Amino acid sequence: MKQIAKEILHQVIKPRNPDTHKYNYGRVLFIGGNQHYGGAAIMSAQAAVNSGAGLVTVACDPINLSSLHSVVPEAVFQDYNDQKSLETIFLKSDVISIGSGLGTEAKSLSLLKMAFELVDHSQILIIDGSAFSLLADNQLNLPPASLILTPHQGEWQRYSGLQIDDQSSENNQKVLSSLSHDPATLVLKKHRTEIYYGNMVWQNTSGNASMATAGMGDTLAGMIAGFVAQFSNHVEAVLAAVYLHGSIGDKLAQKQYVTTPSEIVKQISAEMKSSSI
Ligand SMILES: NC(=O)C1=CN([C@@H]2O[C@H](COP(=O)(O)OP(=O)(O)OC[C@H]3O[C@@H](n4cnc5c(N)ncnc54)[C@H](O)[C@@H]3O)[C@@H](O)[C@H]2O)[C@@H](O)CC1
Ligand SMILES: Nc1ncnc2c1ncn2[C@@H]1O[C@H](COP(=O)(O)OP(=O)(O)O)[C@@H](O)[C@H]1O
Ligand SMILES: [Mg+2]
Repeated sequence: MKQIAKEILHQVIKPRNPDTHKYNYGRVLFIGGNQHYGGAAIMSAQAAVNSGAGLVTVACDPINLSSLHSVVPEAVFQDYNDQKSLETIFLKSDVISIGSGLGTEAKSLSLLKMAFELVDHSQILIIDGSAFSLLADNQLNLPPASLILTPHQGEWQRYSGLQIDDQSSENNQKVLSSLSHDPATLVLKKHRTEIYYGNMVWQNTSGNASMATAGMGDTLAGMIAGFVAQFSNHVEAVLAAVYLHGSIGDKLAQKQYVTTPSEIVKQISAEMKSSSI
């Protein structure tokens, strides 16, 4: 298992070409944020915007509209009940992240099915949060796309059938390779998060217990979305996002006991700047 170190940030985050515009940095769509979990979609969107995604749209329950815009006015709102408009935005997106705050009701399942039907090879699909409960309870095959799965150990247990004590590298690799035709990236979140792709396994070296705060994973999903939307090697982009998320938490934890997602998000751009030099 390889250790992820700081160098990954310099490897991935490069100065921007001056002659570019927002559509060079990716269109990201989040599908999630039901009536209870609007905060999850908002935290993801905030993280993606601050990680540099060119255009971020959030498809969520309309109850979240004003809070979304008050926290992250850069994000475009889409009512997830308006299927026609959602499909149009979906087809234009480079990266779709589904599951953070999606919930497990009938609507959540129909959105997951829609995403699996519409997504194609040219798109990156991030699967997070509630999507794993839906996958565990319903017979759905993962679709042909560049897939990035971001479960915590409890969600992976539910979906993979592997008890946490049995989540060894070998077992995780075996299950992951059986889930999809093309190799998927697995970000198995825990104290020392592991990333799997094909026969490669990396272990994160950043992050700490001050980050054990609700919304921290929704924030990571947003950072991953922002990174894969703009940096071309998507596996390296995932490694960089995971490392940066933890290292910002480590810096903050030098001076505080608890780290919140909002504080992580505020530091992303400055940390990216110093890594790009
Ligand atoms: N403000 C919000 O809107 C928030 C919404 N959230 C959303 O809430 C939904 C449910 O997420 P939950 O994470 O509560 O999922 P679950 O309730 O499905 O999973 C939590 C269970 O997994 C177990 N577990 C085992 N290993 C774990 C690990 N390493 N990290 C965390 N739990 C572990 C826990 O003990 C617990 O029993 C998701 O869609 C998520 O995105 C959460 O992110 C919290 C914040
Ligand atoms: N003790 C810890 N050490 C390092 N990282 C942690 C710790 N606790 C939580 N994290 C990180 O916080 C995130 C939690 O993700 P998740 O459980 O999905 O949160 P949520 O669903 O509430 O947003 C993961 O990236 C995880 O690695
Ligand atoms: Mg989560």
